[in-house]
Amino acid sequence: MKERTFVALKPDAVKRKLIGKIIERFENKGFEIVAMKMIKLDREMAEKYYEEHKGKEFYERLINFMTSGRMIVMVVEGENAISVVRKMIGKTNPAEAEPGTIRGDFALTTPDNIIHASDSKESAEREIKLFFKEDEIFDK
Ligand SMILES: Nc1ncnc2c1ncn2[C@@H]1O[C@H](COP(=O)(O)OP(=O)(O)OP(=O)(O)O)[C@@H](O)[C@H]1O
Repeated sequence: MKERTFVALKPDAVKRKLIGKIIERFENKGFEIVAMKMIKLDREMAEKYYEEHKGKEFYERLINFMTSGRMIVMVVEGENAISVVRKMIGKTNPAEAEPGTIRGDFALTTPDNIIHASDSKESAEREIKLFFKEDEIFDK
């Protein structure tokens, strides 16, 4: 089933100049990038985005990291995009992510684990809406 997922290249990916290498993997796999832009999260947006982690031991570090620099956000489209992209990015903790996955190949620690991708249809819809207006997403 053709579907859309939301992907963010986190501040460490931009700082380390990995944007091209990561996008290349999605294009090589056969996905279409139907929306993309550069953003910088402010504290309010980061807190809204990571609401579920409020109160956790790593929350402050996570918010500081996510607001530390610019990011790339995109909408990736293709067959089973949500589950396939999650597989391609690898486990949340890069030390446990398999080699061959994006986190397995490019990261070693959290919260600076390079990339985020939606983990369900509901979160994909929510996250795409949070970052893109309808007319910023292109079908053709
Ligand atoms: N134990 C931890 N210590 C530090 N940072 C963490 C830890 N666990 C998660 N994080 C950070 O919070 C983010 C969100 O965690 P979550 O458990 O939702 O994982 P995820 O769904 O793989 O991540 P993301 O939402 O970024 O794709 C992680 O990607 C990572 O940057």
